[in-house]
Amino acid sequence: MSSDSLKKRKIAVLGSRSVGKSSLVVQYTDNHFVEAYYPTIENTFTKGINLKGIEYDCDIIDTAGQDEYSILNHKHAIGVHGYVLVYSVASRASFEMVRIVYDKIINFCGLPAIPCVIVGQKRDLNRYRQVSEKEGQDLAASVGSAWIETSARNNENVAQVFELCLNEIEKARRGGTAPSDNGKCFIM
Ligand SMILES: Nc1nc2c(ncn2[C@@H]2O[C@H](COP(=O)(O)OP(=O)(O)OP(=O)(O)O)[C@@H](O)[C@H]2O)c(=O)[nH]1
Repeated sequence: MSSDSLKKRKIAVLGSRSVGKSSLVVQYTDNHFVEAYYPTIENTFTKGINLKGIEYDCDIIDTAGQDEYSILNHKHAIGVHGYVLVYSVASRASFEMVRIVYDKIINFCGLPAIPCVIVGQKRDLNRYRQVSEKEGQDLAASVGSAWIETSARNNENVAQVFELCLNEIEKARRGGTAPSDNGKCFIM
């Protein structure tokens, strides 16, 4: 494998409908917030991310919202190095969906864990909060992932999401438990 391909990383953003996945990605890649709601089918964005002095060329896949009946699209697992799993702090149902989606990925990949950051989005809606910070942290601790709360509207902690995800990916690669670059996920 060339050193260039070693620095290419693919990140998939998953979660319930309308939790702000697209807003998070668009705020990060294009630096603006979209007030209107346009349901996503699928979009891929490219962005260079610098982590500890190393520049990574990242594809960020913004996916359609999932529900408990959605079947994990193989395109969102094969060749994907890390996951951003998003819920809205103002929606308990979307928080519960994170665990469901996480388990679907684990089952698909056949790995004990995946590089992942769990994101509590829309933290500006604090007065409508249905999920506490502690619940978010506890879920992340239970699956060994990173966790952060964000507001795409206020551009709060948005870049950190993707840096944390890249950090989780690199940690897994060093530990030899990362999903493979292509083909089905496996333990390296
Ligand atoms: N208050 C607030 N609203 C937000 C935030 N992020 C997104 N929204 C709003 O939430 C709605 C849905 O946002 P999207 O980014 O389209 O959500 P999505 O998860 O990509 O939706 P799907 O494509 O259906 O999966 C839009 O009206 C956004 O303006 C946020 O941080 N705070």
